[in-house]
Amino acid sequence: MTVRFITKRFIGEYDPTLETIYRHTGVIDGEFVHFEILDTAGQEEDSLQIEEKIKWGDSFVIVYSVTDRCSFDEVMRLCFLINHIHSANKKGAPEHPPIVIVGNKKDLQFDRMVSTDEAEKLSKALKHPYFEISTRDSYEETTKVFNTLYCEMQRQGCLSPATFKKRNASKLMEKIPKIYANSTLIANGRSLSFNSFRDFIPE
Ligand SMILES: Nc1nc2c(ncn2[C@@H]2O[C@H](COP(=O)(O)OP(=O)(O)OP(=O)(O)O)[C@@H](O)[C@H]2O)c(=O)[nH]1
Repeated sequence: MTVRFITKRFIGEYDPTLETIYRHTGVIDGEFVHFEILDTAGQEEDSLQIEEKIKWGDSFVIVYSVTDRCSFDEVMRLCFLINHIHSANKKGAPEHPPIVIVGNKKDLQFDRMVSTDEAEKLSKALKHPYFEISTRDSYEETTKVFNTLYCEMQRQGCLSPATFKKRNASKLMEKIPKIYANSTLIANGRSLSFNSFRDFIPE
């Protein structure tokens, strides 16, 4: 989903263990917006690692697959974890960071295990925007998710300088490879003009 957002292309083949921070500049309502997106692989070895990654983020997209009930069951737990960790950590920022819930793979209607109705009820109860999308079929739907997240950040005042936080350069976060998606001069010598994630293996 992140790669679709920043490259406009759907790359079906990839390494699911890949964890990357993508730096990407987009345009929203005529303004340049710099995104820094940690695309997690969900392979955290312990709860401290999850906590560190959650602390790093200012806002969150929680993605499940409509074809996978277990991934949907994780949504509520992740929301609580994010809210808990951020309310314990921040001063001057809203108590709960912006979160958008996304049900992906809606094109796989015959494999669906989670109904739209059920997901909408959960998102209403948790008070977070909800989108059902197909990353495979629609670039626009993917963009809408990130644009909504940005608007939520604006609405909650998360983009004012007073709420900017100094990120701790932790060993864990430093180890995650970084990709500069818009730059032709890329720090590690790679660009995002790849056809498959096989072309693109981080150190
Ligand atoms: N049919 C379909 N397949 C998709 C869609 N989005 C992703 N996929 C496929 O689903 C797999 C996982 O895609 P990712 O976008 O990497 O999602 P992820 O959250 O990293 O998934 P996991 O690795 O399973 O945790 C890949 O094989 C993709 O090709 C979609 O909208 N429709």
